[in-house]
Amino acid sequence: MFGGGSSNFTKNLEKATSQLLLEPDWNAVLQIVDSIRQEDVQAKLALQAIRKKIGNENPHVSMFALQVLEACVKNCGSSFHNEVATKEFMEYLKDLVKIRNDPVKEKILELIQCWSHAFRNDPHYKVVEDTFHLLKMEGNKFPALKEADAMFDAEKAPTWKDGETCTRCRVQFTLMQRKHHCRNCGEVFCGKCSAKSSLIPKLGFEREVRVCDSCYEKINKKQKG
Ligand SMILES: O=P(O)(O)O[C@@H]1[C@H](O)[C@H](OP(=O)(O)O)[C@@H](O)[C@H](O)[C@H]1O
Ligand SMILES: [Zn+2]
Ligand SMILES: [Zn+2]
Repeated sequence: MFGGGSSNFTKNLEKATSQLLLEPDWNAVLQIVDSIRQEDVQAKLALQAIRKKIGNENPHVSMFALQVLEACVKNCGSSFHNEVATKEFMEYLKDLVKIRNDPVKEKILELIQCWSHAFRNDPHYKVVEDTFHLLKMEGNKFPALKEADAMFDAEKAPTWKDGETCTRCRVQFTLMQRKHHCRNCGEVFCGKCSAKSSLIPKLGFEREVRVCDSCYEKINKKQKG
């Protein structure tokens, strides 16, 4: 099902959704996000594989898969949003809410509420908001919207830009001068201009990720201020 580079994706998805995990394997989750961003694997195929894991009857596997889904929606940009915000996938989640118990049911409701908020300005993804209202009308109880989720806004989910020179210092990328991406703005930088890392609450990772110097200032100044 998967070609070369994206067998990495499969390996990391197995790791990130292993029933032996006691807590999320954030490294594997980050690798999954990167492989979708770098288009090592198509968003469509990636979602199909994640969906299979969500459907696993072991609630641990299903929960870890939902956390992978959450990280991908928050970090993989519109190519992934286009696969999630479809009638077909929303129907699938709606049906799961009917047949699964907590915590899987609760997590799905939390995600649909979060995405309905995040996609509120984008008519493209109206099916998500419609699903949220339908589930509400069916009497489902939604958890309070988490502050980090409220900060997540689909338009700002950083879609990685590409380029042959550093966005900040304009140095040309070569074999020795590697290209890197800032997880917060999605711009491309040299190692020197993206040497810092930071937590980015809105992106849902519970570990520091590479950010460019100006995003580092923005994120940490805000938190200091
Ligand atoms: O090192 P390479 O084989 O060139 O691959 C680069 C790394 O994977 C970078 O990850 P990083 O941003 O976490 O460094 C990524 O941002 C670039 O797009 C890739 O080209
Ligand atoms: Zn630079
Ligand atoms: Zn940045």
